[in-house]
Amino acid sequence: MTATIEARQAVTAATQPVRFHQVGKAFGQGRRAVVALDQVDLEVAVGEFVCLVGASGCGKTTLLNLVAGLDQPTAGGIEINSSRPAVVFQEAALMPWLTAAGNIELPLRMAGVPKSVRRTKAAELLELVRLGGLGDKRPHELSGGMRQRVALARALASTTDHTGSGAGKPSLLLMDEPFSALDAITRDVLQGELLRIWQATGTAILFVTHDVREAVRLGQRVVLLSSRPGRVVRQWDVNGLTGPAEIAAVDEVNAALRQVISSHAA
Ligand SMILES: Nc1ncnc2c1ncn2[C@@H]1O[C@H](COP(=O)(O)OP(=O)(O)OP(=O)(O)O)[C@@H](O)[C@H]1O
Repeated sequence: MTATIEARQAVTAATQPVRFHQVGKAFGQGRRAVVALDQVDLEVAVGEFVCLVGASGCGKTTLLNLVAGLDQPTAGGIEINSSRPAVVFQEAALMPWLTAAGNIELPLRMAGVPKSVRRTKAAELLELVRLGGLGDKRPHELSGGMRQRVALARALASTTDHTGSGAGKPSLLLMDEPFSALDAITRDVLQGELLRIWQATGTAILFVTHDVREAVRLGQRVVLLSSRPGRVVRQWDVNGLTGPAEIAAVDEVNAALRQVISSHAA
């Protein structure tokens, strides 16, 4: 049986790449305001893999955008203690005129990393995502799964320590349904690859998905958001579950998700 985390003991805040305190986010003002998030308390520990699930429109992407600094909360506060968080989206969003290696090097170039270091780093990351030897391919020459591998390598390049202000801080990857546009077999392969890469790099990951099975397979912890406005309603420790325990966890989280959706619809 899975353990529901009622009150998660905070490690010291300084060790957490991201920490939300009563975060709220509203779009617009007055009666027409859309409250996307309300009183969200959430933290991710160094190297932790956290999956976020919830009904469509409950604010998952909004939450990631706040962590990424793409938007600002309208209530509460967010502490970020990581090197620059990097986002992997559903679509790889690569620069079509750059090669795979060039795309991976881009954040390093923007961080002022010298050319020879960039080259070496890009080659290492290409090996890590099992695209060694394909660095000179352009995005249109790669499959959807390969493009997502490049996007993952680029995100790792972006969030890894460099000479800039993020040096020495823990890394944080934000992933917004990164595999949902892929076919089932490719998705399964990339889930396994992501686990391998997570273990190899020790980066913390905050991963948004609609797929509870994916969340339980990948995450150490699954966090359920309520329907809009999104709040953390329940969390499960799913670390290392396999076999019947994993299946039971999927059923339990799915039942809670269905409850959240139906209570909102009522
Ligand atoms: N820029 C914006 N302006 C106005 N409303 C917005 C904006 N961005 C998001 N919203 C609203 O905030 C709510 C949360 O959106 P968000 O995209 O974060 O949900 P989500 O959980 O990621 O959805 P999905 O699972 O369908 O991708 C939605 O009602 C959405 O319409």
